[in-house]
Amino acid sequence: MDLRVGVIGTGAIGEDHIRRLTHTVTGANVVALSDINVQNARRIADKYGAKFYATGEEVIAAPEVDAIVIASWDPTHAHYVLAGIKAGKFVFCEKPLATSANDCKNIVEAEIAGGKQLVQVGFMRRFDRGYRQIKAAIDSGRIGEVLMLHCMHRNRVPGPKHTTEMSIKNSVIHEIDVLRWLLGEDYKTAQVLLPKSSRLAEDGLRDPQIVLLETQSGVRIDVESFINCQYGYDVQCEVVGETGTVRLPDPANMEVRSGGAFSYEIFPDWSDRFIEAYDTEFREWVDATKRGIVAGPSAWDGYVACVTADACTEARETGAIVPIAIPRRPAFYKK
Ligand SMILES: NC(=O)C1=CN([C@@H]2O[C@H](COP(=O)(O)OP(=O)(O)OC[C@H]3O[C@@H](n4cnc5c(N)ncnc54)[C@H](O)[C@@H]3O)[C@@H](O)[C@H]2O)C=CC1
Ligand SMILES: O=C1[C@H](O)[C@H](O)[C@@H](O)[C@H](O)[C@H]1O
Repeated sequence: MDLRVGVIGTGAIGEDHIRRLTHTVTGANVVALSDINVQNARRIADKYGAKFYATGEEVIAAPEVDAIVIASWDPTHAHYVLAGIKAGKFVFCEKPLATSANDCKNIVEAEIAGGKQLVQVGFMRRFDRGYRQIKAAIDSGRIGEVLMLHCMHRNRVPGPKHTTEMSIKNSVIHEIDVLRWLLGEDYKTAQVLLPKSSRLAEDGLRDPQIVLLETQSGVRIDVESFINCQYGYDVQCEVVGETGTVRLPDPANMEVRSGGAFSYEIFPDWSDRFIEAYDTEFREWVDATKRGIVAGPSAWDGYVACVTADACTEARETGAIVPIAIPRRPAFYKK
């Protein structure tokens, strides 16, 4: 029996997920969708043979829907996740889980009260082949104890209405999650440095930013966030250990030799750069959901990421090195 999925938010990634659930991933199909952009949602409903509903709440309540994908704007996530939990349906929520640690905490408490894990968060870098290779190298001891990580997260241009705060809560939240997954430990402190801002930044936008994190065992991490780099979508990660280093491979892409020059194409955005990771993420989500379990990043992971992002925001605003108070993981969320 195919997993019958309802999608809330049919914008850029919402339609991309509908496409992959329809044409790439087996064992699922999109039966319902909703978006406040009604015209576009109806177009997509017709294109993929799904039923259009006027509200996300109706998608969640629809008897023909087994599981929900939330791909609407960040501030709407908590409301729909809580409604999905209340309806007893599995929920895939695009990152971030919510825009405040308190809303994430409410989701964790609701899931625990319901007695069953239902929520997975869209931290898709855990499903990327390159990051999984890095994790295998670390876990095997191939580079010794990890000492430092140097990361870059560059967007070619910012999304609409991008703010200084979103550079961390919406963008660097990927590194916050994937690095704690790579290292198997949480963070201890956060510091944020503000270099000279690009003259191309929107008025008032601080871009780039440098996030400095320290883990509980003393590993030091620097993450450059540059959301308006102009040249391409460029994500880098180097892990430095006692006896060696491991680096995220650049994705395979076209090499061009022309006019006496050689160039290597850089993807313009996340959709192509991580296409394989998204496909793996949804293949594994559909498989786990049909088995009645959450196997990917949990609501607890979403909560910890948001607590850490909040500390980074405080660090940027105060200039201080901010301690990160991560609560003890409830037994409900096994590692
Ligand atoms: N995992 C990843 O790498 C990525 C994750 N995302 C996340 O996916 C979400 C959507 O991002 P994009 O597709 O880039 O944005 P988008 O703006 O293209 O699409 C968002 C859609 O949500 C709709 N929407 C807003 N409020 C709504 C509501 N209350 N009910 C139903 N629909 C509503 C909008 O009309 C819009 O069509 C964001 O949370 C973003 O953080 C986005 C890009 C990559
Ligand atoms: O989730 C995403 C994308 O994956 C990009 O990496 C971010 O920079 C973007 O801001 C965010 O929406």
